[in-house]
Amino acid sequence: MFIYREVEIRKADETAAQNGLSGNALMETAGRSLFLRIKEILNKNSRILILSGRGNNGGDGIVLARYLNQWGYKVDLVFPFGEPKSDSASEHFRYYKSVGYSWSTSIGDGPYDVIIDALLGVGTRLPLNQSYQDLLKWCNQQHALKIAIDIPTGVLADRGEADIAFHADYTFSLHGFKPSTFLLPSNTYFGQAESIDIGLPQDAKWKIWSEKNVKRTMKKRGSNSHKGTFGTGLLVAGTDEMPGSAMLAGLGAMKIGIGKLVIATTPYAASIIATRLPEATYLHDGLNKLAVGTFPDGIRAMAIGPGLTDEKLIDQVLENVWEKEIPLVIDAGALGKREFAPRKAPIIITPHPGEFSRLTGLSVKEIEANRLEISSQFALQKNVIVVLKGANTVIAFPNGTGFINRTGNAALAKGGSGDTLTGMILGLICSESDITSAIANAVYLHGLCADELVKEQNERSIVAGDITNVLGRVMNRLITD
Ligand SMILES: NC(=O)C1=CN([C@@H]2O[C@H](COP(=O)(O)OP(=O)(O)OC[C@H]3O[C@@H](n4cnc5c(N)ncnc54)[C@H](OP(=O)(O)O)[C@@H]3O)[C@@H](O)[C@H]2O)[C@@H](O)CC1
Ligand SMILES: Nc1ncnc2c1ncn2[C@@H]1O[C@H](COP(=O)(O)OP(=O)(O)O)[C@@H](O)[C@H]1O
Ligand SMILES: [K+]
Repeated sequence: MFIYREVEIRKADETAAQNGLSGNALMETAGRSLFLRIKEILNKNSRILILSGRGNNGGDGIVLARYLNQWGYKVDLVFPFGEPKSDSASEHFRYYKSVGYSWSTSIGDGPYDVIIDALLGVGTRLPLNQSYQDLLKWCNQQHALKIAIDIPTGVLADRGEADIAFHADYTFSLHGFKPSTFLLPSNTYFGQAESIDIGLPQDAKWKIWSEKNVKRTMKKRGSNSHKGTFGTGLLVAGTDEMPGSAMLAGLGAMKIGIGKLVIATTPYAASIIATRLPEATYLHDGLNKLAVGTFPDGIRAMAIGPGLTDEKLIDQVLENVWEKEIPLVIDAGALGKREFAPRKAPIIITPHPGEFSRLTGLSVKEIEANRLEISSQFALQKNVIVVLKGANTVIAFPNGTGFINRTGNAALAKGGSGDTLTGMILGLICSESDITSAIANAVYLHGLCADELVKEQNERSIVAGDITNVLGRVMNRLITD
């Protein structure tokens, strides 16, 4: 499942045209594919209103209207802002009329059971003028099933800003998702978002990390494997005041399959954690020791930050480990503003939007409206892997590619769930060979555990410690060969 920005969609259209697939043919395919999907949720007796704009989004509405007419549905095709003006839409409109189907420039007497928004698509520019806003307000007041083509009118394709917008129950996006499907506040207008294949080759820098990807990249362990096979991780976390952060991260790392785990923490925190996590070993006064240059042998990957507050010591530790050729996960207390000097091994940062706001100097609102692009730019500029947390967590790589994760729910909106994720990422980058899929799988599984938990208990009652309780069950379903 791919995600396309406006320029990439225009490029796909251009490439299609160069390969003999005209805009007209593409619109035919789009309209037909939409019809085949939409008829699954329509009732034959429903009164359907299709609102078509003057561009190609409106053209998709025209082709859809033709198929619905042909199959005997009761459909009103309306052009509230005038007849089509794009070439392909105009051509399809001429053909539509030549078949003898009806159309209008004003909405008939309702009530309609279904309203299909084919007003504006990726060509949208905001703000909308008053007549668009009035029409969308009217649509949103109707007790009808609301379906948007490509994107709901009133949102942009690439960014999260929204005007008064069509409040869709379903949005069927052509060729692939548009970024605004995953951004705020636009995200709230899409309803159930689905991608509709229109027969073009898929080629985008961004995609959704799916169950299929997890199954392909996570395999059963070899029968001859031993603890050394899955590596030793160093977790620098936890203080006397926040021992739980180290415990939760430690559970994340161990329950996802790390070979061995060393937790650098305070003696008091260690004494508490050891009762629940006797499998780990401990570096007492770990932060102080690492700051003066002590470093345990045989470490394959390191994570630092959960429950830490002493910025001076953290900076010293980071300076000491910067030259070590092991992947480094930087989270929470270790996520102060820093320069990220070039480093041979990967750096993974795991900010929530508040932390990312401090790192970038941008407001949380700006970040949420453009979380793909901003994390991608940051990854590129600083040569780090960004895991920008929150609903629709973004994983951005320095080469400009990235994933969106769709698992997880509001049960995770609780202290400690980020610590668990940091541990899970440490666990997988230590025990799996491909760091790209290791990070994406950790994020996917973290969210999936929350999705599993809400099947049994209310999201309010779920705590971070519950996540790793179901991790084994969830992985059993996904890792089959
Ligand atoms: N490969 C694919 O995925 C395929 C995609 N396809 C479809 O094409 C769609 C993109 O079509 P598109 O480029 O014609 O743009 P679209 O969104 O219809 O709008 C442009 C029109 O809207 C107008 N307009 C803009 N903002 C406005 C405002 N605020 N207020 C008022 N007017 C405003 C603008 O007017 P202008 O500013 O130019 O005067 C222009 O006339 C895409 O979303 C998908 O549905 C398929 O057909 C086949 C393959
Ligand atoms: N509404 C939500 N939907 C999906 N995931 C969520 C939601 N809220 C929080 N999460 C996830 O929970 C975790 C919270 O991390 P963070 O904010 O760092 O919390 P903590 O304070 O526990 O460290 C992240 O992985 C985030 O993606
Ligand atoms: K639309």
